[in-house]
Amino acid sequence: MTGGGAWSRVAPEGRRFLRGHRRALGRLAGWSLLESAHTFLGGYAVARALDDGFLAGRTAAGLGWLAAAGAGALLGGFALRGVFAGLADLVEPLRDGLVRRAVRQALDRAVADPAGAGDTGAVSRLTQQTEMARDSFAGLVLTVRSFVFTAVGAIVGMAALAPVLLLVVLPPLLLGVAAFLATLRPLAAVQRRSLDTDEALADRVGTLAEGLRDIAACGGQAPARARVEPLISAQERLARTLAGWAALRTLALGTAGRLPVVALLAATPWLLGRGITAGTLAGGLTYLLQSLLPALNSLMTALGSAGTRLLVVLERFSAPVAADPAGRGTAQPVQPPPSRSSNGAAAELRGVTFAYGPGAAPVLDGLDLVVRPGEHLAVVGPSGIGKSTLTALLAGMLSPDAGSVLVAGAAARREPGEGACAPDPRRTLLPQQAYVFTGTVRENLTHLAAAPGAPAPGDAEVRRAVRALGLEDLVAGLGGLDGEVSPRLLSRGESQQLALAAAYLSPAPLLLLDEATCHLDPAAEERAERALAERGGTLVVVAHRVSSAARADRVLVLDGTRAVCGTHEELPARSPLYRDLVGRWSQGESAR
Ligand SMILES: Nc1ncnc2c1ncn2[C@@H]1O[C@H](COP(=O)(O)OP(=O)(O)OP(=O)(O)O)[C@@H](O)[C@H]1O
Repeated sequence: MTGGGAWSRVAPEGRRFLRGHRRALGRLAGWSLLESAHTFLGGYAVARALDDGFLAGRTAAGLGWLAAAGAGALLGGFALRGVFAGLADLVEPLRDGLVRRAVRQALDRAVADPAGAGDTGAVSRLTQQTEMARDSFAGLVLTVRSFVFTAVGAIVGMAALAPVLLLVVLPPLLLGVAAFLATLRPLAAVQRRSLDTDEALADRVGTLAEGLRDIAACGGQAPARARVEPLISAQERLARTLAGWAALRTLALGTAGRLPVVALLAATPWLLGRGITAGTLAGGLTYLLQSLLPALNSLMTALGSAGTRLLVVLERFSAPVAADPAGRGTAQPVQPPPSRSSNGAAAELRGVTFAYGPGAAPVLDGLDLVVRPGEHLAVVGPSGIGKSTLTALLAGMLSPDAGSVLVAGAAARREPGEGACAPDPRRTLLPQQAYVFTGTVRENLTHLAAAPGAPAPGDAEVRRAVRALGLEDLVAGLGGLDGEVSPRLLSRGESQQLALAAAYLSPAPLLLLDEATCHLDPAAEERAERALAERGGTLVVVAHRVSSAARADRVLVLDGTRAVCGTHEELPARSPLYRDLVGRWSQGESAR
């Protein structure tokens, strides 16, 4: 999402809010007009005090004009008191509205995803973010209003003294302001991404912290680190970009704030030659130094900090309910390398029995299976039969109670002391919930390729993966390989497609897909599976459609604790369950 996108989402609601509070705005404008009068008097009185008073030898008249300027300052103070009183009528309704919105969003999310972890951002929106919005909005109203009415007073004053002053002062002033305004949107976009990353990081660290004991006990430090490191580097990169834009903004501020004064001083001989008096020059300088430039400085500071912050926070309140608010999906990072010799099979289960707990019935019982190198194996079976358990055993996340699980000839699960923390390039597991993170498209596609010793895939290779999976439009829509990915703005299918492309680029010879294509339509699923099968290496797919099983070289049917393995063609004769599945699928196909 760009700053422009955020602006177009927030602007209509902002206009509606301001239209609904016309009276409060009118009151503020009324008080602010007094500030214009104060500004006007400031420069004008100085000019008159010099020209008609002190320089003309009429000291009393000069003092009189200065007293008028002093009275103007009192008027300004009085006006400010009224402004603050009126400000609350505008700011408090905004805060109340945001609190109502935050509660509604949290309820919507809870209804949309009752099984999910809830809306983890709601507390932040209800407390910190509403207060941020209120303070930023109040600061912004104060400074924008002050700048507008001060500028009116100063410009009218200069025009009244000598219009030629405007010719000298306005061009550098407008140039600086325009340069400053041009930095606002990109700055807002970066700040938004930074906030996104910050929230995702907090969420991810929070999730990991809950399981710290288990992570340490299972030797899962490396995968845990791999889940947070991309976010930390993304945050680092965003901080650098933010600093770059801030430097540009400072340059613009310098141009708008200092150049008009320099221009006026440099043009003094020319102005004096055109009959401009010393008093008029002093008046012009007073407008610049005492009114316009301080107001401009406050405006730019407020727009650059409070303005972009306000835009970012408001955009969060107007965001639709995200399917996966925190991008909580996980891909298991690759595990440590094999240390024993291979027996030729890509993966093998020998008499594997596994139960979740000592008293529980086994999910797998004496299962034998050999997955050949380069084979495409589909695993099917009813819900809860043990398909994910099988992939978790192959991924080394679980240990069998009896028998052994081998990947590339070595135990799938390495024990502590076997380099538990080192990455294992043998396999990559893609679960149903796709892992995408705030970062560039390139980072999302290549993070599984970061195994030690494996060269990072170049852009040509990444583009080949994008083409192989048919993701050209998705990647183009995200802004190309350098485009930023916001997990919450992706559909589940799009997240899965990015995760599949990452798996495609992973150097692991064994890919385990546990319903990793379930949010894709059949055509996209077919394209992804074919691409992954043709990528080389071995592919084990937990299939949720028979069409997916039909594409595989062999199909493993899990049925109770029995398992039958064969080709799609021969299985109906051997497995009643598979016959049923194929029968129902064929009926569905012919009904189309
Ligand atoms: N962490 C766990 N603790 C206890 N039981 C579990 C755990 N994970 C899975 N089970 C149980 O083990 C059995 C097999 O689960 P598994 O997730 O492997 O099935 P599945 O075939 O992948 O199901 P689905 O198709 O619905 O994803 C189920 O009865 C499930 O309830």
